[in-house]
Amino acid sequence: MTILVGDSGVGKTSLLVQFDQGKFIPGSFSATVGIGFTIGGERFRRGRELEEGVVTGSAVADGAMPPLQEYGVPFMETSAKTGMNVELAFLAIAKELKQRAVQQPDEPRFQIQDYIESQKKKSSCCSFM
Ligand SMILES: Nc1nc2c(ncn2[C@@H]2O[C@H](COP(=O)(O)OP(=O)(O)OP(=O)(O)O)[C@@H](O)[C@H]2O)c(=O)[nH]1
Repeated sequence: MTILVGDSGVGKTSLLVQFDQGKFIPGSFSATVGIGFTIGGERFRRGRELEEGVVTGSAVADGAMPPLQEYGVPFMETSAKTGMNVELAFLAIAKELKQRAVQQPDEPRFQIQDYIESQKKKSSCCSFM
C-alpha cells in the first residue's frame, strides 16, 4: 500500500487522479485527510509558481527550501497539471517496494534516486522521437 501525505491542498488527490485517469481536474476536490507536512507543501507551491512562469529557475536554487536529499529522502518534482513525472513517481515507488520484498541481504539495494535520474534522462533524451 502507498500513502500520499502532505499539507492540505498540496495536490495529493490531483496527483493520484492524474496517474489513474491521465488528466488534471482543476479545483474539484473536497479536502481529504490532512496532516501537517511543511516540506512537501513548500516544494509544491514552488512547482506551481514555476508552471505559471512566475518564478525563474534561479529562484528555485536559492536555498529557501530544505534539501530533502540531505535527509536521505528520495526527491522528484511532479506536476498533476502537466503530468510531468507523475507516472515515473508511482513507478519508482512500485519498483522500490517490489525490490524490498524480494531483496536478499547480500544483494545491493535498489537505488530509487538513481533510477529516477536515469529514467528522467532517458525521457528527455528521446522526447523528440
Ligand atoms: N497548477 C497546479 N495546481 C494543482 C496541481 N495539483 C493540484 N493542484 C490544485 O491544487 C488544489 C488542491 O489540490 P488537491 O489535489 O485537492 O490537494 P490535496 O493535497 O489532495 O488536498 P487535501 O485533500 O486538502 O489534503 C486544487 O485546486 C488543484 O486543482 C498541480 O500540479 N498544478
